[in-house]
Amino acid sequence: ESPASNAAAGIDTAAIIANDKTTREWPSYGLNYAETRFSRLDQISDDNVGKLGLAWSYNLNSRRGVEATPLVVDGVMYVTASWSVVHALDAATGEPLWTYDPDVPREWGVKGCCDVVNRGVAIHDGKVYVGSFDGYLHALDAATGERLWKVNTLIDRSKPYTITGAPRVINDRVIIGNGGAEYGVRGYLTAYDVETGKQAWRWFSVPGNPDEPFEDDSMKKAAETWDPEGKWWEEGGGGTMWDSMAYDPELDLLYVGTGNGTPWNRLQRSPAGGDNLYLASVVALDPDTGEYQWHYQHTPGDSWDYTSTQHIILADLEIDGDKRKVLMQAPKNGFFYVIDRTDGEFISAEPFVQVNWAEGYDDNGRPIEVEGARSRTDPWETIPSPYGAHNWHPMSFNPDTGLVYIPAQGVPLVLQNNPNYEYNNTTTGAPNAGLGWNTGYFFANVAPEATPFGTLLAWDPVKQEEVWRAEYVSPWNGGTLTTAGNLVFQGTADGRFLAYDAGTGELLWQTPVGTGVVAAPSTWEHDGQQYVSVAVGWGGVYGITQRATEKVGPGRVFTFRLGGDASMPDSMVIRQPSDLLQGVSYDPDDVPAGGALYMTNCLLCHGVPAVNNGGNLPNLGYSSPAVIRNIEDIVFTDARAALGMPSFKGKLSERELEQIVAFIQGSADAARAAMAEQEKASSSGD
Ligand SMILES: O=C(O)c1cc(C(=O)O)c2c(n1)C(=O)C(=O)c1cc(C(=O)O)[nH]c1-2
Ligand SMILES: [Ca+2]
Repeated sequence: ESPASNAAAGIDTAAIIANDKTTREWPSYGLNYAETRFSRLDQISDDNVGKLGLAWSYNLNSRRGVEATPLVVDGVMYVTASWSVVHALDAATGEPLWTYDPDVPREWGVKGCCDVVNRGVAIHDGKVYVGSFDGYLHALDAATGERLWKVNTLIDRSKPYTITGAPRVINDRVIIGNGGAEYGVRGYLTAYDVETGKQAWRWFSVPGNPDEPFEDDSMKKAAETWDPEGKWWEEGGGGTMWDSMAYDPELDLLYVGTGNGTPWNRLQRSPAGGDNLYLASVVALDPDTGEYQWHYQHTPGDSWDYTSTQHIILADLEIDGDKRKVLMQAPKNGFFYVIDRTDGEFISAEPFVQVNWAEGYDDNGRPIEVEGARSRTDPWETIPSPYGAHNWHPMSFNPDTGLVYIPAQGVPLVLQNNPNYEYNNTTTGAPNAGLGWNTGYFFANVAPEATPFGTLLAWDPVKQEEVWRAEYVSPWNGGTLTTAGNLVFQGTADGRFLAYDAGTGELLWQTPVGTGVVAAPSTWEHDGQQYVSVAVGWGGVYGITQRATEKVGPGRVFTFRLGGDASMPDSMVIRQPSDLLQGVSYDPDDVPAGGALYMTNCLLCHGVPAVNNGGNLPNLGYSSPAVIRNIEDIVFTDARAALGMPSFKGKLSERELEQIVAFIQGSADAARAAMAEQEKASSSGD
């Protein structure tokens, strides 16, 4: 009998709540409804973690980002890879049980801002739910992987909506949001009946067409905080709920984090200003009806892509002598928030990294903005950048240490108001505008002052201060897991998987895993044995264009246990300086114009040629000369459609492509010259 045959039959809301007493299973994205990612399992501990070894690895056949947390129930693991493919495995052995491929049309790839990723499934009563990148919610038979039903969650399939987040199940509803606010959509969250897929409710996060009635009172209230001209409606306004949710069964409140405005630049989106509710907020809804209950807005009038879709954790903390039911969040904007989850009352907010857009928060929970932090005509560096001081990579909270473990980062970027901004126009020099990105900013060609960093922060949410940290070589490290064994687990951009002492931050164990890690680990128990699993596969918005590893493997799941002795699979070297493009003739005078066109059409997928190391999409500065010889075929036909590459026929002229090629070869030549210079300097130095 297949271990999957009866799998997941007993999983429902009561079971997820009951499991939290033992945490033997990992039945939902954040482990429990409070999304703590704190496991009570302690067989693997700070005493013995040095004996952790590989139990098995499994090849996900995935070359793009893997962001899923592996769920495990009844000895079966359910994990997703890029393009929303679901894999069910025997959790103890890694043997495949079934695979479900929703067959996302590869043309949909270009509708996503941030890689064709998926963060995992939800499980309920013998069913597995996955949201596919092209906007469907699929219900699968947990035993066989057969599809039971599929519903279209999108209100308009011509718009650039995508799904990357994991659904959550509360009672008899399965809930899913979507993304798309970089291009221009109106964000909403929808609940479906777990059995039939029939829609139960939908809540929009921003007001809609001003010529039509409001969907509910929350939209009426929100509309007062947007420019009365209704200009935002051209693009949808944004506010997409593409990742975080949490649920408090006692209060019966569903919490959801909302995204940035479209376009990013408020000057262009809502010229009269305003808070633009409910962008960049946490919102409490009635999970049964979807009715709005309250909100707290972290970034009023967001103008920096400061989403609040980042991980939400619920905990009961003692603050100033009182036990408070709190909600904790570390959104992109760089502040750590503690709010009262019963009514949204602000308790505290402190920066967990350097920030330059706000000095802090007043007692009413409003940011004190720094003069000049918004939409300037001259280039200015906003810290954090739109990559966020913390992105979707899940954090975790350990009640034993009282600490939150945050994958924090800095990815410097210089912005500049785009005065020529118009919805859907292709302003040359505006990032990926040729593909429909509409941020309302240029990425200015000015070197940022800040340096990139990636840091694991252990944060005390009561004192609102750092307790310990671990520094990494690069931003964009994995989500975290913490356990009653006094451990914190995290994978890194440079392809390692690590365990720390949760109290002190001492590094206790590490292993290479062949490629960069962005996903968060999970831990679970089977036949008396504790396992730790992590899905690896470099990608996401930062990982499309750059990486911190020299070797890569395909996306994989690694599962560890004490005494595990399986052997590590091989990975391969991707690229050396000698692979830099050479021999393409070009006119150096074409380089500047080519650079602007490159920015408009190529940058956000292919990175800066020869400067970024290349991510999970090719860096064109390392193209082979044959690719450049065939470049008209690649750019003006559907030759690469199966990989998600769109045709630029009608968007670029042959002359413009020639200028882009000049920029690519010019950049490779410049990089080669710089390396030679460096070598000369270092050899004459000794
Ligand atoms: O505005 C949106 O709708 C939206 C969606 C997504 C997504 O669905 O992945 C991301 C973002 N924004 C975003 O701003 C961002 O930094 C980001 C990173 C990632 C990722 O998976 O690495 N997704 C997203
Ligand atoms: Ca966004």
